[in-house]
Formats: sequence, C-alpha cells, structure tokens
Amino acid sequence: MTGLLVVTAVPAEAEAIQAGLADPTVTVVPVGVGPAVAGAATARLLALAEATGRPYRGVVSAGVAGGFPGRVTVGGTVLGTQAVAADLGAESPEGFIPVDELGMPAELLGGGTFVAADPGLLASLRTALPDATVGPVLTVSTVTGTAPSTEALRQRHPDAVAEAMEGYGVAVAASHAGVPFAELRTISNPIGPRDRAAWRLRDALAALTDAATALR
Ligand SMILES: O=C(O)c1cccc(C(=O)CC[C@H]2O[C@@H](n3cnc4c(=O)[nH]cnc43)[C@H](O)[C@@H]2O)c1
Repeated sequence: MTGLLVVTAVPAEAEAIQAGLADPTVTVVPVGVGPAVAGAATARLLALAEATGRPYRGVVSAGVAGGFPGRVTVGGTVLGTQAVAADLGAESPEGFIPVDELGMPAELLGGGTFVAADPGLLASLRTALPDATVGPVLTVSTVTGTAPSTEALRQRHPDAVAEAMEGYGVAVAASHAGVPFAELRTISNPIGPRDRAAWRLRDALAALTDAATALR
C-alpha cells in the first residue's frame, strides 16, 4: 500500500503543497482544471496504482478556491465534508433544477449530486488543521462571477463554504475505485462579481504550503 495521492489543478498548487509536505510517501500530481479532466486523470492514476500492486490509501483534491464571504476568509483553509456538483442540472424559468430532480433513473447518476468525504480521512485532516473551516465545497465548471449567480448559489447551498472546479470529478473517480476521498482548499478570492485584482493567489498558495503538513 502506497501513501496518499494529492491531485491539484495546476503545477503552482502542486509545488506549494510539495514545499510543505512532511511525509515522503505522499504523491502530488497536477492533473488539470475542471471536473472532467481532473476526474479522468485521477481515475487513470488510481487504476495504474492498483494495477501495479501499489494502491493509494486515499486521494485528496487540493488547491485554491473561492470562498463564500461571511462563511470563510480569503487566505483561510477549508476542509470539504462533501463535493457537490453544483451546476449539474438544468436551468428553467423557475430556477436551477439539480440533475437528480430531472426524473432520470438513479443508476445513471452515479452517486448523485454530491460525494461525501471519507469520515476517517476527514477526521485526521481536521485534527491536523483545527482552524480550518469545515463544510460542503461546491464544484463548478464556470467560476461564479456575478452577484445574482452568487446569491442563487448561496440560497441553494446555505451550508457551502467554498467553490472550486475539480472536487466532484476527483471524488467520483475515488468512489469508483473504492478509495477514500477528501478535499483541502485554501481561499484565493471571495465568490462574487469578478474582480481579478481582489485575488490573493500568493497568500492562498502560502496557506496551501502550511496546510500540507496535514497530508500524511
Ligand atoms: O478570472 C481570471 O482572470 C482567472 C485567472 C487565473 C485563474 C482563474 C481561475 O479561475 C482559476 C481556477 C482554478 O482555481 C480554483 N478556483 C479558485 N477560485 C475559484 C473560484 O472562485 N471559483 C471556482 N474555482 C476557483 C479552481 O479549482 C481552478 O482550478 C481565473
């Protein structure tokens, strides 16, 4: 059995984590942006490890994220209790309809519209990162960038603390492989009307380096 697999979207996130790692058995791989590419790449990494007799004991989707103002601060650290497919569904004049309310057979929807973090893996991360904000993390294919879409997401997900673009894809890959899943994010920007100048990427990457000691 090998150690943990940590997947990030981009190399800068992987390098930030690598800089703070204390455990040499942890493997960090940048797999790309968005749920489809991250999910497919993670599935391949998990299958290769299994086929060579060295399965990972868990997979963590890690990187920077947008945070819901009032629920988490920029520069803060988040641990996901579940990865939510927040934009998988249909628009309608009455609002967004999640895919599991569209009347499709349940077996076509995999695990549904969210995947829960593994309780044991989440508990060990919480112990190592007692100041982290803990709650659902949304996965979106489009970064939220207007006040109405931010408010709609807030209403639909009153407990969600952050949004990013890979967690649900990685979680589905982990679930299909039977490998425990967790999500670790640091907040680079508030979710809201797009304001690139407000992003604090360097602070979020530094927070990722600090949080990496929890990955063991
Ligand atoms: O809007 C821009 O100009 C811009 C410039 C560089 C990067 C981006 C991204 O959208 C990076 C997305 C990347 O980082 C995660 N992330 C960070 N903040 C958010 C967010 O508010 N909503 C969704 N994803 C976010 C995400 O996981 C991607 O990997 C934009």
